[in-house]
Amino acid sequence: MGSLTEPKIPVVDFSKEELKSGTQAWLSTSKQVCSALEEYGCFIVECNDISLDLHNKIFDSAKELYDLPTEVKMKNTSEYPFRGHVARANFYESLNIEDAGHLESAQKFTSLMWPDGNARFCENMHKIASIMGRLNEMVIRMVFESYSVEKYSDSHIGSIDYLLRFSKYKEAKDHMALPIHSDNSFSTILYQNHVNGLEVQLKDDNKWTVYDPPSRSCFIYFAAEAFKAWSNNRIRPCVHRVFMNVNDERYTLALFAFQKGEIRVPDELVDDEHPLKYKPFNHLDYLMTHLKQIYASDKKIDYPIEAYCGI
Ligand SMILES: O=C(O)CCC(=O)C(=O)O
Ligand SMILES: [Fe+2]
Repeated sequence: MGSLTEPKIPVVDFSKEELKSGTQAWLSTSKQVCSALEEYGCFIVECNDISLDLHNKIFDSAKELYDLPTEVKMKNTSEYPFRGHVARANFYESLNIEDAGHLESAQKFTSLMWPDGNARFCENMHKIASIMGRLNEMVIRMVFESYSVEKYSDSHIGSIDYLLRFSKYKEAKDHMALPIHSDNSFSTILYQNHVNGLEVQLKDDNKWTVYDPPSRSCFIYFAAEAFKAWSNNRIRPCVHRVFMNVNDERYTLALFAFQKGEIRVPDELVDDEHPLKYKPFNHLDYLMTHLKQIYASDKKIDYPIEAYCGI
């Protein structure tokens, strides 16, 4: 007989003071992280890095950004489709900041939006991006160590190209605001205001679980398509969507991690039980091919990594 309880998004506690590489806390947290990503493709990160005051400041800054005139927001452009400034059917808008790991990118974006300066915005944005980047890098180290391939952690982390996306979902009850997809990044970490809407698929059963963060100091971590390929299918990419259920404005910040250059399955992750499933691939080429397809078809489509470099 199957279980009557529905699966829940695992919650992993990153707030322990002794969470340092090599400690018992680190090892047990790594185990939880790895099994959550293998089984569900996502988990909730509970940390104590965000006070209520910082939470409010971040989303006040996000609102201030979206309240700028459209012609100002449109100055944020990109060579990639669906980056820069994106507005869809008057209910979804996003602003994307490339190379978001560096303070200079926050400064450049801020002076593009506010030529007279906005130090508060720049500081808040850089603070949250740094917290999210640090968490992502801890997760990468934990997973690489769990698979005994920690010798690749430093070069992997050194080649991450971060994209920070501010999204705004207008009040639109009972509305599919972002269609079903898994991300084309390696991993994504997301922070939201008080309005829920993100739903994840924890199993291949078409059931949806709402992401309802237990506190303001929580993030959700998604494994994405490139993580699945790197792990030779051990890690499950998280399928998700945004369905708006309330008449309130939803703001989110997502930090997408891409790899500059080539991704290849570590030799250590190939054996009789796990024959090689992916050719080495260039992550940014995969991304560009995917985005061009979406652009051409004018709707969000899935482009699983198998279609690009599967064996
Ligand atoms: O804003 C959200 O909750 C999800 C955003 C998302 O899935 C994306 O931008 O790929
Ligand atoms: Fe997504």
